[in-house]
Amino acid sequence: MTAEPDLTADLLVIGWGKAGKTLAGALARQGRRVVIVEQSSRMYGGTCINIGCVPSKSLIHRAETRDPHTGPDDAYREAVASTATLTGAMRRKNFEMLDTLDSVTVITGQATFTGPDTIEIRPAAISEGSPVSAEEEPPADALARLTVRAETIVINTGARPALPGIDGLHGPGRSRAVVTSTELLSRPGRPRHLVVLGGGYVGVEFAAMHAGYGTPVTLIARGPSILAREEPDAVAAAVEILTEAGVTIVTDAQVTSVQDEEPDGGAGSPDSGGGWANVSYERAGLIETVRADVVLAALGRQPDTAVLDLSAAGVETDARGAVVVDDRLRTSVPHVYAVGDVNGGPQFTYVSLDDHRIVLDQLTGTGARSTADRRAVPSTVFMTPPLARVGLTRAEAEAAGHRVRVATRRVADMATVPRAKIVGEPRGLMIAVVDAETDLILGVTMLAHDAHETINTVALAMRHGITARQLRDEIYTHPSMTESLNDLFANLA
Ligand SMILES: Cc1cc2nc3c(=O)[nH]c(=O)nc-3n(C[C@H](O)[C@H](O)[C@H](O)COP(=O)(O)OP(=O)(O)OC[C@H]3O[C@@H](n4cnc5c(N)ncnc54)[C@H](O)[C@@H]3O)c2cc1C
Ligand SMILES: NC(=O)c1ccc[n+]([C@@H]2O[C@H](COP(=O)([O-])OP(=O)(O)OC[C@H]3O[C@@H](n4cnc5c(N)ncnc54)[C@H](O)[C@@H]3O)[C@@H](O)[C@H]2O)c1
Repeated sequence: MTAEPDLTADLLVIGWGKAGKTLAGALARQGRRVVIVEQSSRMYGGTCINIGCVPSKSLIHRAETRDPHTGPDDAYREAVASTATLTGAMRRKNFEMLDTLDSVTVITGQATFTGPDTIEIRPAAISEGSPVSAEEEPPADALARLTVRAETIVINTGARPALPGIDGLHGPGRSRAVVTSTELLSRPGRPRHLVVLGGGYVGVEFAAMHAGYGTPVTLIARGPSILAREEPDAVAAAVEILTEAGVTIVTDAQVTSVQDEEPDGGAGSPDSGGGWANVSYERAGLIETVRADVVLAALGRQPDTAVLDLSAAGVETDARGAVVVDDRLRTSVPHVYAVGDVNGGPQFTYVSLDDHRIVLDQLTGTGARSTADRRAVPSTVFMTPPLARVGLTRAEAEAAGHRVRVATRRVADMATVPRAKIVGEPRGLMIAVVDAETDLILGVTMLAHDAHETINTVALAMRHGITARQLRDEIYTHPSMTESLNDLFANLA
């Protein structure tokens, strides 16, 4: 006979991600009994507001607008402090939004499945890459366990930084200079020389951010370019901008090791890290070394399923540890769903939010909504200026069999778009790829001031079948960056 659980619920959400918290609030407001479990009191609200989008964009914004009379160390320290105030307020608000609802029970602890509809919650164990901090390590006598049974379970545990098998990145031999984005965001000290491993979103954003505070940065990418999936011309322009800002970009380089210079710590730099390290990489058959006091591992994020013991519930995972889901986000166990980064889909907050719409529709609607409904989902790399894209690159469109018309425009040449000059950011370029037969927009890339906003107009047009000619001839406010669509779509060749 199975023991009675301590708590029962209609909905159990594991992890305070974007999808799960939104779903928890929506169902609780309909009177359903909801339990939400979050492993860390520092993570109410999830990755985005605590250790992801919000703090990183706050530090980038503060770098862009920093007072030139404030020294870089002070500017950085103040930016980290005001960012912590901002995220602290958001975390409290997130906690209250659920905790004040009568039918929600918030539990702080780490969830592990004990069966298909039951979990056990324990004080969180600290492990490499986990956002749980040492201050939260449970005292030995605090190992009380709580059990919960629920009709519907939603796994929303997110992802954690991947630390591949490079010497010095993890385990007992981990260099003291190595940090994840989570650790770097909370350190008040500005690095003296930052080495970034990885040329994806986190790598480029953190390189741009730290260069913005005057820190010399070296970014090491294993491929022939950074941001490998973006339009090559836009990447070339981005590389030029990053290089001018003080980022040295090394491509085609395989990092072989990160080793502390002084095994016992050395002098290091004030509160930025634990001493100097040598980062070695192989490039064109030669081993080269670069010295850094902080080494950011930005090598992707892997679904966080390790402690869930999904096998106890019969929930299947793939080779990357992602929970396998269908297009309604159902796992291999019918009443268990997986939403957000943990299901192996695109790792964006707005995709997690859309995951919530699909599950909500399963639980309270018609069940028709699915991931197949997603079209023209845009994305932005928040460098300065931002690089945003929606849809296909030219190469992808041609590979998919489209005959294309393409416009490539430098922002500086767009005489009818004075906004960029007004704000003093005339750098960048825009590329539009259009189907020559239908005039439908296949993709747009914008490296430009406010590109993260303007791209949403293009995405909306693509989703609703608005053609390139229509966007070209629309009325936009002046002076705005959206006006660039008049110019861009008038230059298709
Ligand atoms: C530095 C950085 C910058 C980013 N910037 C952007 C951006 O600008 N725009 C954007 O759209 N996306 C950005 N992202 C990605 C975005 O943050 C994620 O895609 C998004 O937060 C994923 O949310 P989620 O719903 O999967 O869950 P998360 O928000 O990751 O929440 C998962 C929660 O589960 C908890 N948890 C894990 N295991 C357990 C367990 N066993 N028991 C209980 N709780 C558990 C975790 O502590 C965490 O709070 C960024 C990511 C990073 C790292
Ligand atoms: N602005 C945003 O929307 C935003 C910002 C930050 C992060 N994110 C999300 O978070 C995710 C994770 O970001 P990320 O930058 O860590 O991952 P990423 O997948 O964007 O980039 C990882 C980089 O590391 C490289 N890499 C991976 N394994 C390697 C290895 N063994 N050796 C050398 N290089 C290796 C890859 O080639 C790639 O360049 C992103 O994919 C994105 O979805 C979004």
